[in-house]
Amino acid sequence: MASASGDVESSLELSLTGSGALPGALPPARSRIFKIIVIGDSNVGKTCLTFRFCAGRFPQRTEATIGVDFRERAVTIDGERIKIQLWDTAGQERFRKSMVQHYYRNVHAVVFVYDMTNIASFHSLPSWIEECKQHLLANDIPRILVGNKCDLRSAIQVPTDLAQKFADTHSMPLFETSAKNPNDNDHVEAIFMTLAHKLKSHKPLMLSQPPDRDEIHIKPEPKPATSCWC
Ligand SMILES: Nc1nc2c(ncn2[C@@H]2O[C@H](COP(=O)(O)OP(=O)(O)OP(=O)(O)O)[C@@H](O)[C@H]2O)c(=O)[nH]1
Ligand SMILES: [Mg+2]
Repeated sequence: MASASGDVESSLELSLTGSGALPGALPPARSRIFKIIVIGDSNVGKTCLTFRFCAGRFPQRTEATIGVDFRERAVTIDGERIKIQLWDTAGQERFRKSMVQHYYRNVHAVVFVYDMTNIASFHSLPSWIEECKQHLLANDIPRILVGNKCDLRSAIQVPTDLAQKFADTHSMPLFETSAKNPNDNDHVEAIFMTLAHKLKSHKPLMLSQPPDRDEIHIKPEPKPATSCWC
């Protein structure tokens, strides 16, 4: 995997307003926002993965996501300040119905997640890919496949070669990782940073787009406890 680097500046920012700015000072430059949606069956660990990347740790406990939560982290890549905005979507059909069109609007990249200890979540991947198709996602939008929970070694049901074949068929890179123990295999950090690097190099002129803040509930996240190389 290509190495990913970027300086962590801050985790979630709720507002773009410049409160506290000196009178007469120039307004801060707007940073580009990369909207990345994270999709997959319920319980595969989407909330934990996005929390790990944005808050720098594994959440103590999670509940099924209802609708969507979004988390942001500002990073600097090659001197440019970029906001990585992760849309942590609901895996349960009943909790996503009314939100699906928001997920796909102006999306820049998609992360498909399955649970390595649950073969059913792997078998659901074609239906998630189909949902993307139905929402007319452009072919050149980067997509990656993440097998989560690789820390549960004795319970693995999805062999790497099977997942790799699937990833190759759909022209996606595969990462096996753990939101809980990021020292296992690929770091969660590196996965999202690699995607951000890719977006930055592919979308040099992309404008920042504010999320649907009037429609989406924003949850604040705590700052990472440590500077984060998970
Ligand atoms: N061992 C282990 N458990 C994990 C990992 N990631 C998530 N979990 C656990 O898996 C369960 C589900 O995690 P969530 O992140 O809430 O799953 P989700 O995909 O967001 O589920 P929905 O919101 O219902 O779509 C929780 O009990 C987590 O603690 C991991 O990497 N390793
Ligand atoms: Mg969730």
